[in-house]
Amino acid sequence: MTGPRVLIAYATKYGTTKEIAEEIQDVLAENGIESDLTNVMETGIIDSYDAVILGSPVYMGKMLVEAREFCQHYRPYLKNIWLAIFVDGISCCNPGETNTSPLIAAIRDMHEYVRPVMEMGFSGAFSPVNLSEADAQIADMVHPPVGDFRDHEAIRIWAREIVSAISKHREIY
Ligand SMILES: Cc1cc2nc3c(=O)[nH]c(=O)nc-3n(C[C@H](O)[C@H](O)[C@H](O)COP(=O)(O)O)c2cc1C
Repeated sequence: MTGPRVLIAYATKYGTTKEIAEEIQDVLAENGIESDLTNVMETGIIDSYDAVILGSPVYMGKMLVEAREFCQHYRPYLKNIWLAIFVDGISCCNPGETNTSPLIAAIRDMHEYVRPVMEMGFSGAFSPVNLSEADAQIADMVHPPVGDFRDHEAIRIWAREIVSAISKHREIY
């Protein structure tokens, strides 16, 4: 019996989300589930996969455009594949602010196209260094909290929940 074929597809501007995706891949591997990791812009045919984990940062309240296009473009396949989506951002990282609902709302915007079995919002990271000009202008206006707010234990816990969910999803074997 072979294991499930799992794709982890991420969108990213500055690498934070890619690193979260890599952490999830590591936990899957530690639990015997191998996966392919790719940027959504380099994704080819996905109908050979049993499960897809999609990750995107949230910018201006939305998932990155290439992640949204991934959902739209692959909608016919994603309807039939076990799907989990995570997003990351810093709206939950101001002092005293832990509410991830605005992050999850960015996933819900995609429900017209896809209905993930699992959804998660993680705290992300923000640095004013090396921003694109457009992002720097926005950051100047909103003064986002600066730092790496990622909760690696939370990421690993969610990844283990994925392992458990995929393992229970017997049809994909
Ligand atoms: C211009 C700009 C807009 C952002 N908008 C949001 C937002 O609406 N909500 C949020 O939670 N985080 C927002 N962020 C923070 C990013 O989502 C966060 O830094 C994320 O972890 C970056 O991931 P990446 O490095 O993979 O692109 C914004 C950051 C920038 C620079």
